[in-house]
Amino acid sequence: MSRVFTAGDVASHNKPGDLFIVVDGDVYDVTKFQDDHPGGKKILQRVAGKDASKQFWKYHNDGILKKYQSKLLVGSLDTKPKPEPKAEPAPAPVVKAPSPKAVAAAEKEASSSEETEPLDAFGEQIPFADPSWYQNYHSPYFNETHVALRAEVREWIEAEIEPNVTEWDEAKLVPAEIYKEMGRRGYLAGLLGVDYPTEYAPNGVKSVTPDKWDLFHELLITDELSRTGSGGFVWNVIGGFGIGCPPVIKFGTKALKDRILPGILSGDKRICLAITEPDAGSDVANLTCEAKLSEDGKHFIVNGEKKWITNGIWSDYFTTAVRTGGPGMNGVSLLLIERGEGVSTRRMDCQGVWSSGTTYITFEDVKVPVENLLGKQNQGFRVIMTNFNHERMGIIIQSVRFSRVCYEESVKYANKRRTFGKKLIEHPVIRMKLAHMARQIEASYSWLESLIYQCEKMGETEAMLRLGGPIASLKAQSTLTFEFCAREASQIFGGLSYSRGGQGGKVERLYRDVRAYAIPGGSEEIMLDLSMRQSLRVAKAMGMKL
Ligand code: HEM
Repeated sequence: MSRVFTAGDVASHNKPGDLFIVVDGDVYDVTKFQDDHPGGKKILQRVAGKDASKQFWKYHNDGILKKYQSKLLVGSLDTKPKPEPKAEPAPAPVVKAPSPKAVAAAEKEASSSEETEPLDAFGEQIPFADPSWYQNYHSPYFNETHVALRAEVREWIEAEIEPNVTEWDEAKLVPAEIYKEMGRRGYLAGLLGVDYPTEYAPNGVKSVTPDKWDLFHELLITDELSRTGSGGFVWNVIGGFGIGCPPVIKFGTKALKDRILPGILSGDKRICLAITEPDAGSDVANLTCEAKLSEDGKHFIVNGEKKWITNGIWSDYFTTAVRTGGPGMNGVSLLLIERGEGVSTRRMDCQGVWSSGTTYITFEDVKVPVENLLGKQNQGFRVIMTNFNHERMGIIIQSVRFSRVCYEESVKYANKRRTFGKKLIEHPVIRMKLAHMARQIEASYSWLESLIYQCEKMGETEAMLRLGGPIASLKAQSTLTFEFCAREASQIFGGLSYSRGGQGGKVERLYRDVRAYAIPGGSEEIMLDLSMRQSLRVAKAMGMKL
C-alpha cells in the first residue's frame, strides 16, 4: 500500500538491514534488493535514508523505475507535489441535427483549420527526436485520428513493452500474449497495406474508425513500436506477419481467406514469408524450392529449404515462393503452406534481432492443396514484387525511428555526462555528431512521408511501377542513416554501448541490429542499382527526354 513519509521517517531507514532511498519524491525500500543491485550494495548504502535522485539519474534510464516500481516502491514524500487531477470531459450537449448547409459550412471550416493549425505538441520535445509533427509543426499528412492512435499505441508501449524489451531480447523470445494483444487491439489488421479489413477483424482499432484508416496509421504503429529500440521486438510482432499476410489478403481465394484470416488477424495464429533460400536472396528469380503438381492435380508436393525466415519457428502458415515452372521469374508461384507433416523449422543464431525468431525451414514432400495458391500459377513474381514495396516501407520506417532512438539516447546522455569539466553536449565535436545524425534522419523521414502519400494516392499497380525505384533508394538511404547513427551514438556512449544493458543498452542492441536492415528486403547495393534502373525505365516509358 502506498504510504506518505516525511524526510525524517525516511532518514530512520538508513542501515543495511533497513534501507530506504528517495528518487524524485518517491520512497523505495531497497533492503532486499541490495544484493541484486547490478551497481553494488555499498553504493546504495552510502545514500541510505537520503534523497538519491541526483545519483540515480546519473547511472540509469527512466525504464528502470518503471520496471522496479511494483517491487520496491513503498510510498512518497509528503512534500511531493500532487499530480494535477484530470479534467472530466464535459457531457456532450444535446443538439438538434444541423441542416445540410450548416454541415457543409462546418466541414469547410474544419478542413481549412486542419490546413492552418499545427497539431498539439506530443512527447518530450527534444528537437529531431520525434517527427516534426509531434512538435507543433504544420503537416499536410496527419490529423486528429493519427493523434489519437499515437497516444493509444504509446501508452501501451510505455507501460507494457518498453520495460521488458531488453529481457525479451536476451531471452530471444517475446511472450505469446503480446502478439495476441496486437491482434486484440486490431493493429495486425491495420498493417496490411489495404483498407481496414472489417470482414475479418470486426472489432477494429479503439481510436480510429475503419473508414478513416490510411497508410499513415500504419506508419504510426510501426514507428511507435520501433521507439523500443529493438529490431527483435518489432520483427517479432510485425516482421513475419507484415510481409507474409498481405499476399494472402490480396491474392488468396475467398474460401482460403475466410478459413484462415480471422485466426491470423486476432493474433491466435502466426504467419511468415518464406522466400529467401540458402542460395537465393535478393536474386529471387533463381530460387529452387520446388512444388510439383500431383497426378490427380489436387495438390502440390513441396520440397526445398528456406533460410533467414523471420518468425518461422512460431508460424502456423508460410507464404512461400516455390518453383512450379521452368527457370527464371516466370516459373515462380506463391503458395500458402500450413504447418504439418514434412515441415521442419529450427532457430538460427544471428548477429541481431534476437527475439525475432530467425529460422531455417525444410519442406520434405509437403502436400499442399492447390486452393492454397496465391495468385496465378507461375505468376508469383508479380505478387512478390508488389509485396516488396510494402516490406521495404516497413524497413524504412523502422530504420528511421531506430536512427532517432540512437540520436535521442545520445542527446539525453550528452546532457548529463560530464568530461573534462564540461557536459558532453558542450563539446563541439559531440554537437557535430548529433547534427549529422539529425540532418539525415529528417531528410529520410520527409521522403518517407512523401512516398507514403504517393502510395496512398496511386493504385497498387501504378505504385508498384512508379514507386519501386524511389522506395528502393529510400531503403538504402534509411539503412545507411541507421548505420551512421548507431555508430555515432556508440562513440558518444563509449564503453556504455560496448557492454550490454544499462544506459547504453539500446544503442548496443541497435548496433547489432543494423545488418538485419541493411541486407534483407534487398541489400543496399541492389537497392541503389535498382533505384536507377527502375526509375529510368519508368521515366523512359513516360516520355523522358534526354
Ligand atoms: C530504486 C533504486 C534503484 C534501482 C531499481 C536500480 C537498478 C539498477 C539496475 C537495473 C542497474 C543495471 C544497469 C541498468 O539496467 O541501468 C543498475 C546499475 C547501477 N546503479 Fe542502480 N538502481 C537503483 C538505485 C541506485 C542508486 C541510488 C545509485 C547510486 C547512488 C545506483 C547506482 C548504480 C550504478 C553505479 C550502476 C552501474 C552502472 C553502470 O554499469 O554503468 N543505483 N541499477
